[in-house]
Amino acid sequence: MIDPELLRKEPERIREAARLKGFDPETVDLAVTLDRRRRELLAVVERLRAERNALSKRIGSLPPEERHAALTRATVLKERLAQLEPELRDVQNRLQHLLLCLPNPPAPSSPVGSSDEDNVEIRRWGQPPSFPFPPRDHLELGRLLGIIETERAVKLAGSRAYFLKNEGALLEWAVLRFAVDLLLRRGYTLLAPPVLVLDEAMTATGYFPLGREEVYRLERDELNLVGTAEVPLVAYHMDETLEENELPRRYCALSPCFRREVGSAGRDVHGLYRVHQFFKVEQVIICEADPDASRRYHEELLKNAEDILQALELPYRVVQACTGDMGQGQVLKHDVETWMPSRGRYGETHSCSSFHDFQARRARIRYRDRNGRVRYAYTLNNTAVASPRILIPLLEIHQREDGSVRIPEALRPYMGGLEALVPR
Ligand SMILES: Nc1ncnc2c1ncn2[C@@H]1O[C@H](COS(=O)(=O)NC(=O)[C@@H](N)CO)[C@@H](O)[C@H]1O
Repeated sequence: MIDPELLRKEPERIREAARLKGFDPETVDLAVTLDRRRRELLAVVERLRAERNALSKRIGSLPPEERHAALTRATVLKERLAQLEPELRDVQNRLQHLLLCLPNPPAPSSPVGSSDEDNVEIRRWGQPPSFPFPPRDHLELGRLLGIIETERAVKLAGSRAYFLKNEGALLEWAVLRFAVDLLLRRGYTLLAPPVLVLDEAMTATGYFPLGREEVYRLERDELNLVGTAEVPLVAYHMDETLEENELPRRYCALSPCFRREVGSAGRDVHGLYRVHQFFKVEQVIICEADPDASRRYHEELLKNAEDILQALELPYRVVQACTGDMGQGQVLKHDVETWMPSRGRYGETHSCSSFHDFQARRARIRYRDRNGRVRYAYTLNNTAVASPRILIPLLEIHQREDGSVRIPEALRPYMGGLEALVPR
């Protein structure tokens, strides 16, 4: 959530953020109007309450000839408050909902644009392979190797469903465990999180109210399946005040992720690129409210992802997200895109985001700084690895003419020493 003080003092900055991120600037004007109305109403209500309280204290000791007038005034005050207090509550509720919907201003370094076409390439690593034979896509390889099935999955689970089989499942677990082990070596605390969470956790992280459409919600139970472990990892410290010397907190989690993908209906329906249920190793950092420190942690999260891709020997590039592709709360966002031969281009496999205090204000995550001042923390997150999407480059790039797939050195210890997947 943006800082209500910022809306009050510099509404133009929030209007600019709305224009840059493709949000409706009207909502900013409405929030400014509601905030002004709230302050007016609050001033009147507080004055009337003060008078009513003072009067009720005095009324007992008033001489009889003054009592009637006092009682009349008390009745007037009661009626005015009975009229104004519900209006104040209504204005406060409408303002609170609007504040949850306003966009966070992007870092000035963010390229201005409206879609991922306007993202800007920062760096590349590795050389996309040129095959001396007609390369197969991951579904053909999956069928040949007996490790991916979709027909039976769709039969029992509907669109975008899949089975991994035998070494296919083992390869997914190997990649996920490799990522977790790298983060453990780098001092991240591993959590195995709840993925069925309350609305409050979704709101605390910014996935509600605006992202509600993408979420599988169990209405009867008022619980939500998370689309990412970012939600339980950030909400872990919801409503807590940490000490500055406890920061930064570094968390990672391997979790299932569930997404309705209504925004992408009809896109990427072939293959494993966009599915409703997948696994991801997530990394989250909660740090002090310092933009320079936040930028350093952003680079750390990116490096973790790049080190994983380099160990898997997968060529990739890093792009900086443009303002229209960043999302409501992000101040800074980089995507890592890995070469996908069957698509003939790089495909997003990681997304690294800095929020400054946007999430911490919603989640009420604070810390006491060295001067004893209590402030909202900053939060950041990045993908470490997500499967089955990562299996697309992993299978397609390391394939050989006979349909076998070389297993990168880094994964062999997790595959019982297996050096390649071979057609059954
Ligand atoms: N529908 C999907 N199917 C398969 N993989 C997905 C899907 N949605 C996201 N992913 C994978 O998960 C990664 C992170 O998703 S994200 O929405 O971009 N970002 C997050 O979830 C952040 N919490 C950082 O992980 C994506 O880069 C992609 O690799």
